[in-house]
Formats: sequence, C-alpha cells, structure tokens
Amino acid sequence: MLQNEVASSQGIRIRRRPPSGPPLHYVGPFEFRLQNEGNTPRNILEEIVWNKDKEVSHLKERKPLISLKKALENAPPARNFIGALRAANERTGLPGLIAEVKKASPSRGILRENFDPVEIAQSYEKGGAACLSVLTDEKYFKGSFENLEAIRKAGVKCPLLCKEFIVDAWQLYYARTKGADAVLLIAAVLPDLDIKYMIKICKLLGLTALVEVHDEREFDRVLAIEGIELIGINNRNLETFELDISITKKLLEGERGKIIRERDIIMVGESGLFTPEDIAYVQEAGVRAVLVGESIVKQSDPGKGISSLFGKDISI
Ligand SMILES: O=P(O)(O)OC[C@@H](O)[C@@H](O)c1c[nH]c2ccccc12
Repeated sequence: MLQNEVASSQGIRIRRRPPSGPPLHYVGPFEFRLQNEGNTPRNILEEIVWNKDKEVSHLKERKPLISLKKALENAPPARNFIGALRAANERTGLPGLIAEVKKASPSRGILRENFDPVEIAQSYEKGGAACLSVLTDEKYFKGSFENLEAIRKAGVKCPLLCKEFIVDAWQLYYARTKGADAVLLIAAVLPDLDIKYMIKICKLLGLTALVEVHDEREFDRVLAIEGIELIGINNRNLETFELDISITKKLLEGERGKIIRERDIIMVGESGLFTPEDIAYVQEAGVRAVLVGESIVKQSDPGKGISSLFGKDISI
C-alpha cells in the first residue's frame, strides 16, 4: 500500500506529500496553479507537513544521519522530562507546567515582538515551570533550532521539548544533537507504524516522546501502542484552528480515563489555557500536566504570567 493509503486507512487525513508532484505546472509562458487536483494542501496542517517534508530532505543532504550520530557523542545528556512533570505535580498539587517559548503561530500571528528566547526561558524557570517547550519551526512559528540550542547552553535546568513537526526519524537525531530532552509526535500526521518506530528510536536516544491526539480515534490508536508514557490532548484542531478545552474532558471520560489511570500514563492538557479556572477544569478532567504558550508568553514578565495563570505562585 502507498504511504497515504496506509494513513487514510487509520483515519489520518493529512497526506505526507502532494500526491502528484509539485504544485506549479509550466505551460508555455504561463504558470498557473492547478486547484483541487490533489496538489493543493487541504488545510494548514497539511501545508506545514508538505513544507517540512521538503525542508527535511534538504537538511538531510547537508547533515546525513551518519554525521548526526557522530554529533550525538558531544550532545548534552538527556534529562528526565516525565520525572520533572511528576515531581512538579506532587510538589504543588497542580498540573506540572510545560511552558512554551513561542514567538508566533499561524492562528494567532505574532505573540511577542521583543522576543529573547533565553530570557523568556529563564523567566519561566524562575516562575516555576517544570519543563519548557521550544518551537523550532521557522516558517510558520518563527522558531528555530538555534533557540533550542541557546536555551540549553544558557544552563536552563528544565528539560526541553523540541516542538517540531516530525515526519522523519532523522529529525529525532537532529533534535537530540541540539539538546532536546523530548520531542512531539502528532498522531494526526503519523501512522501507527511510524509512531512505533519513532518511539523505539526515542528510547534508544534517551528522548521522551509526547504523543499528541485530538480526537477519540487518534487516542485509541495511541493507546494501542506499547511503551507510551506521555500523551497530550491538543484542544486546538490543527486543521481548522478551532479551540475547545472541553475536548480534554471528553477524551478522558469513561473507559479511556480508566486505562490511563491503570497504566499510570501522564496526560498533558494542551492549548487554550488562560485562567486558574481553565487549569482547574483540565486537572479535574484528569491531566497531570499542561502545555501553555500564548497566555504566558504575551506577559511582559512571562514568569509572573505563570502565577496569574495558576492563581498562585508555584515557584515555591
Ligand atoms: O499557545 P497555546 O494556546 O497555549 O498552546 C500551546 C501549545 O499547546 C501549542 O503551541 C501546540 C500544541 N500542539 C502543537 C503542535 C504544533 C504546533 C503548536 C502546538
């Protein structure tokens, strides 16, 4: 079966690449775009994935896997991402915070003009974040691997999640060489076999995998994969940008919530959390960690933004 067919049999709507070549067709002196013939991305997530696929194939030429494997020898050691979340949850009685270093997003535009990633990271750490998430996609989120590397090199102790659109195992090695402790795997993009394979590589590299789901079908697929320890529920639909924090609650009700508790999987509530009431709502739903960007990165002092988000100082 072709890659896109395997994916669609699992309910994945995102195609990994344009089905029939590049979108521009040269016809005599005219260049035009053929709409709706399979070569136009159907939504923003698909556009990002197509772009990432091209970006990675170029990067791979410059830095083949063999050179990354060598660079691993000099990479800073991987730290315990889940341990940090558990410890914070036990210490505060509130969900452990993964604070996101995020300059912009396709749905919200620029979030912060004067953006100093190291300063923001240090402020988050001081404010009581357990872990940090660093956007590395340049085109859509104005992030970079330089930011990730700089934060790691500045001595920030919070474990770091490389927030990237992973479509190729090569990216796992790359993230690790840049100092990542964890990576994001998006179930809306990756078929089961890719997730299984990537989780194995993550374990080999000492990376924690945060596997992200948005609906019941994705959640059930991920629960059927062995060795899953950390699952995020994204309240934002990456295809439509629709945001609804009741998704976290809906997915954790009933049987699924029971399985999570039995297996002691840490659930992360992601996106759209702005107030202490939002935090209490997702905690009540069953999450032991939250991933927050917008509401704290926009504050002039992002560390203090954490106190407003939780309704109390969680740094002590
Ligand atoms: O800024 P917010 O609404 O607090 O969201 C943070 C984080 O959940 C969001 O950036 C995110 C979650 N999953 C993603 C996948 C790709 C890009 C971004 C994301």
